[in-house]
Amino acid sequence: MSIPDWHPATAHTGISDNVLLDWLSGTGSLTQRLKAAGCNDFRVEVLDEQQQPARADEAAALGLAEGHPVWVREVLLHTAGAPRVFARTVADLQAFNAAGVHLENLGSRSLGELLFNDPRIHREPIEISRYPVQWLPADRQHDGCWARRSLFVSDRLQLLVCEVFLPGWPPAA
Ligand SMILES: C=C(O[C@@H]1C=C(C(=O)O)C=C[C@H]1O)C(=O)O
Repeated sequence: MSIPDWHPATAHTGISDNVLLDWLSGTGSLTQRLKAAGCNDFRVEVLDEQQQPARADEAAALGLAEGHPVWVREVLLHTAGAPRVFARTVADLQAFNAAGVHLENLGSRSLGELLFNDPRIHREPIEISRYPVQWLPADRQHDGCWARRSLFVSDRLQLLVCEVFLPGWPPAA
């Protein structure tokens, strides 16, 4: 059972693939970038939205105790005919309810559209790591996939968004 080893994207020396590094460290909307790469063939497949105990790495990033109840959304981002990215978003359930934000009503709309269209929300620095295979959906368990994560923060809420680049990357547009 592997665990992630999050490091600032700027400090990571283990990646020689410049295309991958560019996708991992880009601070703009991944949704927008995927749409462009896939000639606008883009969709969000929601796999799961539910309350779960925070994992240790998530709890540390969010300033919570491990096991604290968090709201989790897991999706596959499809473009150019295939799933390219697995994304897992985590937020503190109590803060979430108190803020009156209804991310649970997002459905198959992209969270990126919401996050990047709200001027009150900013993105904190990106960290990258290999992603533990056992945390990928059962039918997408590939070893050694690169992932990135960052916090999206407003005065009311913080969301931890983690994106895992699946094999077959990048899409040939
Ligand atoms: C953060 C973004 O939103 C993307 C959309 C997500 C969703 O709808 O659940 C999750 C993570 C992201 O890959 C983005 O577009 O950069």
